[in-house]
Amino acid sequence: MTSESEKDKKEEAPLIKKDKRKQETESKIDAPSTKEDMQVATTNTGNKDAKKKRIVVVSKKPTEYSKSHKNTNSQSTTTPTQAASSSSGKPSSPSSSSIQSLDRPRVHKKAGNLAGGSNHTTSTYSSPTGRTSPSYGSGNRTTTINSSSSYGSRSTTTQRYEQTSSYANHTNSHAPSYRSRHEGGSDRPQRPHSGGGQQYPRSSHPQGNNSRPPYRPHGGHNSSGAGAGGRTPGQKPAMVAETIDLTRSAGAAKWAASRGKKNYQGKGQSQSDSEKFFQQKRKIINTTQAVPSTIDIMESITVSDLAKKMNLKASDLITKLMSLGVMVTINGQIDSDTATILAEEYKCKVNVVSLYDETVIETEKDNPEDLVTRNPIVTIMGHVDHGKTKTLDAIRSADVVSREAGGITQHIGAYQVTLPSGQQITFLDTPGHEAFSAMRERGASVTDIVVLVVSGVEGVMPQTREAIKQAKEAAAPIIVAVNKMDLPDASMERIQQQLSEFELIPESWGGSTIFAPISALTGSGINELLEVILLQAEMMELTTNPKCAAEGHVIEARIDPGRGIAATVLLSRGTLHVGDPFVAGIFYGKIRAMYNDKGQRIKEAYPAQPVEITGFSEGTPKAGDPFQVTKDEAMARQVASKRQELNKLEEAKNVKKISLANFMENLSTKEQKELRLIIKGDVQGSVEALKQSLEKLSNNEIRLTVLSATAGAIVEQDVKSAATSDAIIIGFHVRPTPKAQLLADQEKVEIRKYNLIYEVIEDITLAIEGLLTPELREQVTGQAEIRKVFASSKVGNIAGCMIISGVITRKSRIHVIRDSVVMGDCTIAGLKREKDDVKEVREGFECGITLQGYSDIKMGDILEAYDIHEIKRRLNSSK
Ligand SMILES: Nc1nc2c(ncn2[C@@H]2O[C@H](COP(=O)(O)OP(=O)(O)OP(=O)(O)O)[C@@H](O)[C@H]2O)c(=O)[nH]1
Repeated sequence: MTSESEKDKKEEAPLIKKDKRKQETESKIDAPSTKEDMQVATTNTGNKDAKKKRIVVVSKKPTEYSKSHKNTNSQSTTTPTQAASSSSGKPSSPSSSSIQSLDRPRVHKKAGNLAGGSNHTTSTYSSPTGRTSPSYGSGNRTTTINSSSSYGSRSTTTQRYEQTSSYANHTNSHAPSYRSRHEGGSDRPQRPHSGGGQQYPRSSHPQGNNSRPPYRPHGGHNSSGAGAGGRTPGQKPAMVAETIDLTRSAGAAKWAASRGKKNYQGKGQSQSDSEKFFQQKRKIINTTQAVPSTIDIMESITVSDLAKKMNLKASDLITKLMSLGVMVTINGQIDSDTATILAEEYKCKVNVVSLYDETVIETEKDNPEDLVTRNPIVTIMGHVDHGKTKTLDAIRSADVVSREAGGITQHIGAYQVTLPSGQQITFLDTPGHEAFSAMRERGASVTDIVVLVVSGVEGVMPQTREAIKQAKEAAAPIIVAVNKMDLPDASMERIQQQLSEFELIPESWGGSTIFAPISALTGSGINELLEVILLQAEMMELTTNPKCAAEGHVIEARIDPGRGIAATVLLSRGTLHVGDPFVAGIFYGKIRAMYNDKGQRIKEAYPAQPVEITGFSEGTPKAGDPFQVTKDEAMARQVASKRQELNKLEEAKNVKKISLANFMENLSTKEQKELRLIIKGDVQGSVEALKQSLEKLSNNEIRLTVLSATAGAIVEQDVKSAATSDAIIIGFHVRPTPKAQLLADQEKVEIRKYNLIYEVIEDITLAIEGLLTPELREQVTGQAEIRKVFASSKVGNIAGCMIISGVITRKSRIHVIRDSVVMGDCTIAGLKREKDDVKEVREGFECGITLQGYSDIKMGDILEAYDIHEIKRRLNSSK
């Protein structure tokens, strides 16, 4: 203990002796932070004050969350030695707190995922299969822009310590043990002990030598240097220590009062000492609400909540944010990155805590001996009308099992085809890009192989290119099915030529892409197509572990009138049983019943076997949501509730980062109009597709916001949401419940019902066009030539005109044209024929015209009459 005290003493002594100026300088220098957390590059311009610091945040991967979280804590427990070394010129991570120190207001680049996350890769949900899904993208990380960290806290603490010591010598107040724990340096001035305890002699000098031994009820470690950042979980932050200071000062005042001024001064204290004491006390009171050195926040926080956490005024934070180029109101949300930078200005470190960990279900590792070959999963893509649906139909009729079962095929979003050889292929039954990208958006790379259907007549079209791009992004191999080969104009070679530009080189040309000529109409080439799919799958060596807990993805979800919520699930591994508890996206349940793609009830489902499940306890999951079986139902419930919580946070976040630049831009341009929609449909897949199609209608002037897009009937809650957010409800293949309709009538909420997707798009397009500001066009109605100008003292110059074309009316606007140049633009003040006021004068007649507020007219000028017409704008011309 003694040696430890001495060590502490040695370490702390130089710090305490530093003069205030030096301390201030030091307080800007932080202890080195964990390297992985951040890198700080310092550019020394030569001028100490002009030292600029560049802070580069290096994000953590999700899996590193727990580790990094721990690191943050341990990092804060920088020992005084480390802290001192950083100040003594050793390479450190100086992180300035001053605004000037920031080269640019923000240092994070956004990854642009659903989570609205930053470049932290952790803001994507990483499913246990290793695929990422942004659904619960709250992020899983600790952002450590090393702000005040240990050293900054330390010097602040030291400063406070000295202030305290000067009055502590005059007081007989109680010495709180908490403070002792935090400031237990051997240089510490003497301090009265708690009532009845040992009374230390008072020293006349604030920092005078005193023989009092260090007060360390909890062992020798001096944690003052670590500040709050060094506290272990559960310990009170530095802010609390400051509060204790106040207690001490109150105690000091009491003590002074009880002793009386005379008595107080009687110990050789001067009046100025007394003033000094009260000044000290004031200072301490001022620091009572000190900014804590560490705060914990979630992914986003309102300015007012952040201000509360930091013991600051929200208005101060708003001002500071403005100086950083972020415009936000008191109740506005800022994300954790912005909060981190902001807090750094006050030497406060931000720990981003996340619910994320609690939303992850650990998965079992595969034993290599458990791995077995699995069926390939295939998606059909291609341009409109190139025959995707027809191809799927032709494939389905090639299924021997369906044929045996009398051709009954349940529509469940995916189906399995069994070939005469007994081999099976799973097809996703939602051809096209929307389903594919909806799943990809949630990180579900469900497809092993993409079959690209290209019409042998039409060739490569825009959606062909889009499909190639999407397949490549998903790293799925492409098999080209050249369709409509029954038509005379179809040419395989032309298609191969066109596709070779996209690096899809046929095998016959030395490439690796399989081209299969088919006719979905006649069925020719379909069996061969299936064979090459199997060949491709064989090359891919697709394996799975059927022995572990089941996991996979939701392909489609819907409300079944008889069975409630039903979801089609495609397992990637494990075996699913009736009665298994599960989590699908943000919802949980217990498998009540399972059906295969033929509509037959089954008790078990295997990887790559599409299966429809029921037994959801609450909401409907979305296409692409991860599906996982859990240990028990309680765990499923808990994970689902955490995910919902996280989801709500994400939704509530709605972080609007308005930079000064775009704020000004918004001021100078017309405000963007917004059309809000709530979409309800029978099947989640079509609802998603509709959402995506509608959102694409947004343009610079009008934003189309889909507030929610879910499967199920239109219920009262939908109407309430629409009423509060001023939205229109779109019902696609679904109708409102009687109660919902009643409420909609009361609340004047519009519910539009549709059965065809193009009708929805057409209607919404028209609605958007109605919101577009009409274009104003001038239309010339007539021209008059000025033959003579009459000066009138009453009305100014009168133009004696001949109407040379069209008609001029009293309400016409006039361009005054001289030598083909428009000299003026005005209205008509008077129009006369002879001496009579008239409403209009037609071609070939003379008239007198006086112009409103305009008299610069000459003989030979042309007065061009025109009207302004509002032209309704079409959506495609408004982009
Ligand atoms: N002659 C001929 N016509 C075909 C063939 N395959 C499809 N068609 C026709 O092409 C048209 C479009 O076929 P679909 O299967 O609906 O095309 P799709 O790509 O699914 O179209 P979308 O669903 O609108 O994207 C239909 O009239 C089909 O009958 C084919 O092999 N030969």
